Amino acid sequence: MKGVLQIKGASGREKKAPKELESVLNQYFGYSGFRGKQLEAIEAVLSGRDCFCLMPTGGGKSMCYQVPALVKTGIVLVISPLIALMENQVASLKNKGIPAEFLSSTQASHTKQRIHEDLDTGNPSLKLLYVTPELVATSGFMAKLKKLYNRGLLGLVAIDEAHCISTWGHDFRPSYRKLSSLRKQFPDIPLLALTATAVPKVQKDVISSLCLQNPVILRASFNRPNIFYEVRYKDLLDDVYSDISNLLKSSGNACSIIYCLERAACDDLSMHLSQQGVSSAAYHAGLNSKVRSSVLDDWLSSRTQVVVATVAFGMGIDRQDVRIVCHFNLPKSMESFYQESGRAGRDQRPSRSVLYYGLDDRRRMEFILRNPKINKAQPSSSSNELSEKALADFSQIVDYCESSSCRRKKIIESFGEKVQPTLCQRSCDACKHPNLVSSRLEELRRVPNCRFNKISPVFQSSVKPAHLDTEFWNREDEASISAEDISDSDDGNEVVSNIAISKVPAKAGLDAKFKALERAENAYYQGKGWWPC
Ligand SMILES: Nc1ncnc2c1ncn2[C@@H]1O[C@H](COP(=O)(O)OP(=O)(O)OP(=O)(O)O)[C@@H](O)[C@H]1O
Repeated sequence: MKGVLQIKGASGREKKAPKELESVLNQYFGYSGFRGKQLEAIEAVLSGRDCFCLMPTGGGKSMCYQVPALVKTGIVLVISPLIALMENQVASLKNKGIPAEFLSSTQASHTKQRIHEDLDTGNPSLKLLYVTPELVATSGFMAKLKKLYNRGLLGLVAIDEAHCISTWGHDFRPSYRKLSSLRKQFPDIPLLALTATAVPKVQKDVISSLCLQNPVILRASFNRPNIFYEVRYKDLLDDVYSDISNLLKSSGNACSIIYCLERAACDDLSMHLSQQGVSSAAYHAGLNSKVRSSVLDDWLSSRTQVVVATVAFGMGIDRQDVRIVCHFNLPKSMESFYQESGRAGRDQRPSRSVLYYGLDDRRRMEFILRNPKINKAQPSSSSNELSEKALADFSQIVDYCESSSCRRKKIIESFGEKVQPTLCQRSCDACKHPNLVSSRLEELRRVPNCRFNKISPVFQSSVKPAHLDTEFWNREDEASISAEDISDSDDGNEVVSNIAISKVPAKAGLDAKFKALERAENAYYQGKGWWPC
């Protein structure tokens, strides 16, 4: 084990020159220089300041607390939402000779005891301790932290995936709320909040919920220059399954993830890919944990090339060399799309994001989002507000697909970041093949969407609902459709679907509600003769 560099000084206020920090980075991690905002974040916490650090997926957030742990007096406490994530980081730190541990319910009691004994000594050997927010919320563990703090042995508290504290975030975790007491309990210990979530509202929420004091706010660019962005149009493809399997085969067995909206779609697509000779497996919450962990193991160790997954396959997936992330269905927002596609190329090497856009997928997602009953309830706003917000978020991703302008620019601008004209360098389909993308969009406009060819007599009558027009996806036309127009035309279906959903017991979960909705919706539209085609 390498000796850990111990630099004595008043807890929370240690200033290190960049050169010394660089030598720690090099000695322990083998990197020649800091990336993005890493150095600024490290210097902020070493000078005792609170810090909010926003870096994209794969940006290197963990270095912002791992390097301070090696130069700072005392222990760095890392709060992380996933045990798998903690296990991975601790294993990799131990490999580098850095004393790190995690505490969780999954550990053997003798291991926990050994860690607690170390914490109780006057001079613990640990430099990093990873815990869950649930553990921090217990009075027993808080008392232990207090003791460390009172002995001047708590150097920094890092809150990883800090967006989980926000009800506006996509991964809200109630136990994160309890972290708001940290600032009061440890008034002079720097808090470092780290996230890859780009939505400004979530950022503000994180800073105020954690009561960060005059924090240094660092935002790295959201541009992922090594990812090539592309949209393919399902309605223009003869066979979407063949298209996707050809894409995967031509990538030469590259490690890939395909996201689907529903479990059944994961099973179905994975089966098709396997039939077409692509090594793939489905992963979703409907599989038991044994199956899930063996799918994950096979994929992590390259025995399986492709995982076809719902968003259950997300945070904490620690594979750097994912070369392709496909979306087989439309994600629900630009934020989700960015997080999911961002799992490609965490090693900074060239990678691809391919989104399969389908007109039916769009209509279906809009229906789901319009229906507040199947959306996650959030305490601070009404269902209607939520539904409107969800639809507004969704319209950004629709716009991404339906536009012939630079995809990269669309993503980055959606997070409020200014974009340089030279940013893309032909690394999205719209910039690389502008004529092709424009002509595909033209073609798509002419697609007589199969549902509309089978419009029931009700809709063939005098007033055809505007959103059922074949030109419905023209943005200007659509902007003129009021919410009332849309809900009036779908009244019957909404009533039927609401009844179906209300019959599903609350504890059955979202998936059961989706299934009930799907059955009701299918029956309703089949009765009208125009769904599914
Ligand atoms: N300064 C650096 N130079 C080179 N590689 C680095 C540097 N900092 C971090 N890395 C590497 O970049 C990869 C991503 O780092 P890390 O896991 O910390 O990212 P992250 O921001 O936490 O990503 P995610 O949000 O996906 O968890 C890791 O392999 C890490 O070792």
